[in-house]
Amino acid sequence: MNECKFCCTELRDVTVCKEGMTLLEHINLHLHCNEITAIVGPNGAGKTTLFRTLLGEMHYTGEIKQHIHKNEKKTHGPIIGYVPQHLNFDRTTPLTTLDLFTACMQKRPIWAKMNTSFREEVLKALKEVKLDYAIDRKIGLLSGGELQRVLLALALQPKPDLLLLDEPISGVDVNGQKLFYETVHDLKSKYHMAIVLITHEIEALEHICDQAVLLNKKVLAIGKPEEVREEAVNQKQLYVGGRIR
Ligand SMILES: Nc1ncnc2c1ncn2[C@@H]1O[C@H](COP(=O)(O)OP(=O)(O)OP(=O)(O)O)[C@@H](O)[C@H]1O
Repeated sequence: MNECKFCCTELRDVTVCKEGMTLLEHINLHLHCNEITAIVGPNGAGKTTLFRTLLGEMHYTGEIKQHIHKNEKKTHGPIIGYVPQHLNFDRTTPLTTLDLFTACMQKRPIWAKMNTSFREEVLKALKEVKLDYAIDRKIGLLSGGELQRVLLALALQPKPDLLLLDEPISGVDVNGQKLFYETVHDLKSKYHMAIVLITHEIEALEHICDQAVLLNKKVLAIGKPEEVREEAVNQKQLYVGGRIR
């Protein structure tokens, strides 16, 4: 595979096997900086496995190359941000959004007195996802969409080179989905990061995605989102409205 100028992460012939089963087979993929890539495919296609592989949680053969561009003087490897499908927690917890940031970002107990600059830092992070009003709200009282935006704000600390979103707004109402993806779209242009999202709703996201990948253990199609959707429908590989179309 050729080197590519704006490639952030490159998978070369990546294969993942677990318990005698092949979960991913010969994956070749470029994830570009300043682009949003949608991963689509039926249930059990290996989409989450692909993310877990990128996160270093799965053993694989082949190569995953993280490119650092010449003008970036980095002394560390690429930073990966991750937003899961949902967060499982006790909804009656008294924890606030600020407490959650404190627990995740500060190396001290959340009951210890924090300095005011940390609160300012969290406010800034929440502003980026249009959620600064929720800094002192209990996380159990946040709506599904708000909670996902809190997780997005956390995934941006520190700013990642690669941002992975695993069906981050499934079960969120239409307005919440719109707001989430508008924010993601803004982040792409602002920070030049490579964003990869898993979705079963490619039709609704085509306008913000630069490329789409149809996955079912192998890469079955790759290209413009509308072309990949068409291919997915032809190959009966895509769920539309809860059924294969
Ligand atoms: N650690 C593991 N050990 C064994 N099998 C696994 C493991 N992780 C995933 N699998 C299997 O790999 C296949 C792909 O799973 P994966 O969760 O990646 O699919 P997916 O495309 O994300 O599915 P969905 O759309 O339903 O979320 C499934 O058959 C799953 O049971």
